[in-house]
Amino acid sequence: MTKIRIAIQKSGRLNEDSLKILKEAGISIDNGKDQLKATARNFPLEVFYLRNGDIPQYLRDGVVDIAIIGENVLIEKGEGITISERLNFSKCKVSLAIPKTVAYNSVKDFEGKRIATSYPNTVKKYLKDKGVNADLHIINGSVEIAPNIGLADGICDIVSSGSTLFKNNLKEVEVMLKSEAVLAVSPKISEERELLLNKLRFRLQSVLRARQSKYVLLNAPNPKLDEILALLPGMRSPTVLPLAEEGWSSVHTVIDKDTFWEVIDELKAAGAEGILVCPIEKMVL
Ligand SMILES: Nc1ncnc2c1ncn2[C@@H]1O[C@H](COP(=O)(O)OP(=O)(O)OP(=O)(O)O)[C@@H](O)[C@H]1O
Ligand SMILES: O=P(O)(O)OC[C@H]1O[C@H](OP(=O)(O)OP(=O)(O)O)[C@H](O)[C@@H]1O
Ligand SMILES: [Mg+2]
Repeated sequence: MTKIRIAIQKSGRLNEDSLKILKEAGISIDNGKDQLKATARNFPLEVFYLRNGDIPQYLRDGVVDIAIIGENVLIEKGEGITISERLNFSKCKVSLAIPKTVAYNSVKDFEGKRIATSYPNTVKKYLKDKGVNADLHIINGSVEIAPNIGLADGICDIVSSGSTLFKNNLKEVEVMLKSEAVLAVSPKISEERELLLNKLRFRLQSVLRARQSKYVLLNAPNPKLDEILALLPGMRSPTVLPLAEEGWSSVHTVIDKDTFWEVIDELKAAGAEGILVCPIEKMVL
């Protein structure tokens, strides 16, 4: 039977969440630490554990069909590779930073300066678009140390909480791009494997939607029902059922997790009682 081949990061920031989302999509994979390849037990899928930075080349060559990878890596070296889903984890920025003590006006300040980075193509393009010429010093890790040891005037690297910059006495001065984990697709994927990709995407979308939502049940006094329903979105519209006690209804609906606390406050103010909030496992539209 044909299997779709997926690359995920062998170890590092993306590994755990990549396996987690596949698991939530109902795919069981043996996760032996030293394994480089594994076969899913209940989906026609083979998993290749690879370095994040090597994955674009494997996708381009068609050695793997799809991959979970940081969007920033695709921007750096992912020409010809398409993004099929944004996965809403491993969110970060790729930014330019300089020593805290150095004054900064604009990106023109990088003219003629040395910038240490693991993302040379991204920086080159960014600076070229701004008409700035700088010397790039390419290093593979611990980039933030470069200005402190006299290797560079500034850096371009990943920023998330900002604590690595802070610890190295640097400040972020330009955000070049924002990134998250994505499902990327090889330009060489076969039609047969594309059918498997569509099945997988359908499952991932259900998981992502569910992660973004909460199921809410509440009791509403009937005279307040219209006011309460007006506050609620829902997949189609909220479900309203009579309670055993006369004059009351039970209302069920789905709420976006980002607006959830505000809506709950409004519901309480409008007279809702006994509000239950439950996680949703899958959400199929
Ligand atoms: N601090 C961070 N916060 C959030 N996401 C991050 C952070 N650092 C990296 N990432 C994201 O996770 C991806 C993998 O980062 P990680 O540091 O684990 O691997 P790497 O060293 O870049 O790659 P390789 O697997 O080739 O060694 C990055 O490409 C980026 O998309
Ligand atoms: O803004 P922060 O939350 O501090 O995150 C940013 C840091 O995280 C990443 O490094 P990582 O810890 O993955 O180490 P690495 O350089 O060995 O990949 C990245 O290269 C930055 O150094
Ligand atoms: Mg890293």
